[in-house]
Amino acid sequence: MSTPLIIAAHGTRDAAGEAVCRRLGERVARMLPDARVAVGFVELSLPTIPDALREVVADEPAGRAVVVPLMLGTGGHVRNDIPAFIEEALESVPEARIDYAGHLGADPRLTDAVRQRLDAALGDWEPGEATLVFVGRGALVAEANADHVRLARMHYEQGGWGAVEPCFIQVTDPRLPDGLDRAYAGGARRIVVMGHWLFPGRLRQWTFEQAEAWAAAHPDAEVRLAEVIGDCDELAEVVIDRYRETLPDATPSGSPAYLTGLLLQGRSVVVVGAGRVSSRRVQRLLDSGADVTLIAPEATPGLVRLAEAGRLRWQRRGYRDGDLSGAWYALAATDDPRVNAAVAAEAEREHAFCVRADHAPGGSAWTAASQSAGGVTIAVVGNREPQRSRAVRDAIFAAPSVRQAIFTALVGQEER
Ligand SMILES: C[C@@]1(CC(=O)O)C2=NC(=C\c3[nH]c(c(CCC(=O)O)c3CC(=O)O)Cc3[nH]c(c(CC(=O)O)c3CCC(=O)O)/C=C3\N/C(=C\2)[C@@H](CCC(=O)O)[C@]3(C)CC(=O)O)/[C@H]1CCC(=O)O
Ligand SMILES: NC(=O)c1ccc[n+]([C@@H]2O[C@H](COP(=O)([O-])OP(=O)(O)OC[C@H]3O[C@@H](n4cnc5c(N)ncnc54)[C@H](O)[C@@H]3O)[C@@H](O)[C@H]2O)c1
Repeated sequence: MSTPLIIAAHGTRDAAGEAVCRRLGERVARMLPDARVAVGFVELSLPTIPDALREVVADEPAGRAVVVPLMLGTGGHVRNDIPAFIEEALESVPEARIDYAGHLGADPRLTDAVRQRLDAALGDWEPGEATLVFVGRGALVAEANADHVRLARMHYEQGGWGAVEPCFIQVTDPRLPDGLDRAYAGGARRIVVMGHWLFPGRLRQWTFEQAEAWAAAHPDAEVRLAEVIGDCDELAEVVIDRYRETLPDATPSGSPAYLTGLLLQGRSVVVVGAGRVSSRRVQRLLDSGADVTLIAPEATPGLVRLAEAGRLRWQRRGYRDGDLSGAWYALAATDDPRVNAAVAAEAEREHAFCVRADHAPGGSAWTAASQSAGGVTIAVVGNREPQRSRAVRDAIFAAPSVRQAIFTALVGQEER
């Protein structure tokens, strides 16, 4: 069994909202069959987070658990309340190890889920002829509010909306009626209101009520309401990612990588993604004689040139399962975490080592900061601190004693 996962949810007075939240917990549990999964609540619903923690930790011989805050932003619950609940649980189980994961954040999967809800609300409207009034919770933490405004901007640019007005339901300005007034003053007559909430509850209810009241007072404008994110695979996947990132055993921090020199001459290496990271790494793979297949719909000019010169094979398309067949080594370096995860999963099945560029613990190999000279390759691997590894490599290389060791040995060989 793996480390138990406690999902720290907000809690609600709304029975339907609580049920949706519990269904999400069940979905995560189905997707993580090896781990015990429980939901604990900050307030309004039961069990409390300390109770949920005490219960699972008591049953666990190793006394471990990971707490994932089921929260979109970094308000007071994430910063203060949930850590305090963990401390409270630890008072009765002081020998336990309870790790606290990051909040959900602006993960592309959640942005996708939001976009699906927005598309459903738009119906027969084109986004370009509509204004999105995007409602956040509002918090006392400026950063959390700023994150909401940033996300609104992302939806504006990626969704092709006529305009987007970020606003808040509580705590801070502009409030939802202000957001609607601003949209109206800007000429909007087709308005989609979305409350950026995870589950149904009072926030959703207030959003709907305020939007409907505003619409009744503005008969020349039409307002459509988008649903909350709710219980869906995208949300469950992000929860599981936060859990895995935090698992004490999943990060190799405790045990160093086993550094080896791969002899790749003539061996198949599959590189998925052809952006900045792949460009940096492919030349080195070619230098080592690897037989490189590049899979990506778009490639940097440098990689296009290598393909045109016949130095590598470029499959100009998205990754498909099966692409790693026969590969000895793979690089997952697209800008889509789902694709990188799928490449890493196929590599795992194929027993090929794979570097995952966006989330290193999700792969089985890491790229060293390396440099070759005089037939010696110096390679440094740290614990996800590439700049430090690069600096260590450069310092080693610059050291006169190192140069002397490399070149004296070389001269010695030439004389023999
Ligand atoms: C050494 C080097 C070799 C090479 O790449 O050739 C290398 N990364 C380099 C540069 C670099 N990496 C990053 C930036 C942007 C940083 C910024 O802007 O602040 C830059 C700078 C740039 O791009 O200029 C970001 C980054 N890196 C990783 C993650 C994901 C994660 O940690 O989960 C993210 C966040 C991605 C995101 O934000 O999503 C992960 C890894 N990077 C590694 C190697 C592996 C072992 C690291 C170690 O030893 O500790 C490891 C663990 C796995 C792997 O990918 O192999 C090369 C410098 C060598 C040289 O200069 O010669
Ligand atoms: N490990 C590192 O050293 C490091 C350094 C910087 C960034 N990163 C991370 O690595 C990832 C890639 O960064 P980048 O700067 O190279 O990105 P990029 O945007 O320059 O390139 C992304 C590439 O992925 C391709 N792609 C997108 N969807 C694909 C699919 N379905 N199948 C195949 N290819 C697909 C695109 O066509 C493009 O070639 C990012 O997630 C970034 O956060 C890692």
